[in-house]
This record gives sequence, structure tokens and C-alpha cells, in this order.
Amino acid sequence: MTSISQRFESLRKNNQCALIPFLTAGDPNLETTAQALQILDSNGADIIELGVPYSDPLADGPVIQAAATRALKQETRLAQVLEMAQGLTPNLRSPLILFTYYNPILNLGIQPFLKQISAAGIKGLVVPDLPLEEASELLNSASEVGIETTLLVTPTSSKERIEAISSQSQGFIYLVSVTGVTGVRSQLQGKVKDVLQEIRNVTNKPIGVGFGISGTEQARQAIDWGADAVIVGSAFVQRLAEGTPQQGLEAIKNFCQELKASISVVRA
Ligand SMILES: O=P(O)(O)OC[C@@H](O)[C@@H](O)c1c[nH]c2ccccc12
Repeated sequence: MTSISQRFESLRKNNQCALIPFLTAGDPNLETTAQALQILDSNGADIIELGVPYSDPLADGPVIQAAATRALKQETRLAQVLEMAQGLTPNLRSPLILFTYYNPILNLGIQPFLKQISAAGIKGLVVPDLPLEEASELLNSASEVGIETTLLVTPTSSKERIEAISSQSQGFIYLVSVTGVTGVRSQLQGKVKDVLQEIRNVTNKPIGVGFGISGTEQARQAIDWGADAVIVGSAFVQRLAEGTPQQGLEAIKNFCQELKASISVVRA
């Protein structure tokens, strides 16, 4: 199974960038999530971020909060998400990143958590509220089972923090494009270009830009500014939730193809 780093290496060889969609597992139900993952995987996704619904998604905007609420109404728990993933990962081209808040990990215990997600074929981890000071135990234990933990840089991160995060982050570095919560914005802030350069100055690890990317224009903009990947969540979650599940699946298929096409043009 391809790792996150290996996927980035093969993309870089072909001067390509990664499209990383995010979906909330269990919204509207896990059967649809399984279909959605396969659709994204065969319509342009290079890596996929799978969110574990959580009752207090403090870093999420209204779209993903609503998705988490719908998924929790379906009694979506980590165990079912992993059971669904285990059935899929052997046949997915895209490595899966499990996206979860820190609490569910602490409740289960870091080692049992990692054992379960590794058995499900998960290759990456994003924990937005993991304090950098506490990250080393999770990072080290996860990498022992072949899971790369990606850390987040924000536009207000200091130079020292950018260096600390860049050196510890595995797989890639997640540059959050705006201060605030997830959710589509009208345009990417120019600051993203500067922070991209600051990260580039201290590491040659791939950099993914996320938050607020609503469509092909902003995705292209992030790539032209030097990003190696774009992470798109709310815009996919929104489309999947519109109409019937079948209509939602059709909408994310088309959106995934459009986004991949928009970032596939060789960098200007
Ligand atoms: O939804 P957006 O604005 O496209 O941003 C990606 C984001 O959804 C995904 O990476 C994510 C979902 N929840 C998060 C919480 C914190 C950081 C990142 C995330």
C-alpha cells in the first residue's frame, strides 16, 4: 500500500500536484461514504482525507459541523469507520488519511488507536487540536506502524513554529490558508503565498494548502503559488449533501474531475 510520502514522490516525478478531498465518514451514511471514496479515488483524487465525526468540531465551519451532526445521528463511531475503511483500502489507489480530533484518540489510548487504524490500512493522520508539545509520542508511535502524521501551519505561525512544525510533520505539511474555521471563502489570502515561501525556505517536504478552497480558480491559485497539494473539504461535503445520495455522488465525481484538471496543467 502506497504511503503518503511515496504518493507525493511519484507525483513530483511527473511534475504533478496532489488533489486531497476531505469527506466526513457516515454522512449521510457509511455505505454512501464507501461509494464516495471509490468515486473520488477513480476520478482524480491522489490522497483522501476521511473525517471521523466528532461532537465538538471546534475547528470546523458550518458545513462540516452539519455533516458531523448528520453522521453522529447515524451513530457513526470510529469502529464502524475503520471497518468500512478496512474493506476498501486494499483496492484504493489513494492512501487514506484519517482526520480526527485528539479526544477520541485519548479516550481509546494512543497505542490501541494506532493498532486499529493501521489494521484498517490507514496511511496518514491529521489531528488539528494535537498540541505540538504533545505531538512526539503520537508521531513516533504512528510512524512505527507506517502511519505518517501531518501537522498544520497557520498564517499566524511564527518563523520558529514553522521550523518546528516543518521538521516534525510527516508526509507533508498542511498549510491552513486562513485563520479561523473550515469553509469556502471567496478567495485565497495573499499571505498564503508568503507563508508557502517561508515553509519552502526551511524544508523540501511537500506542502498542502487547505481551508476555503471552493473551486478550480482557488485550487489553481494555490498551485501557482507553489503548493504541492490542495485539500478541499467543505466544497465536497456540501455537494455530497445536496439532493439524493446518488445525486450527491454524481456531483462529487464531476467536481473531483474538474479540480484535478485545474491543477494538472503544468505549473505556470
Ligand atoms: O473545508 P475546507 O475549507 O475546504 O478546508 C479543508 C478541511 O475541510 C479539512 O482539511 C478539515 C476538516 N476539518 C478540519 C479541521 C481543522 C483542519 C482541517 C480540517
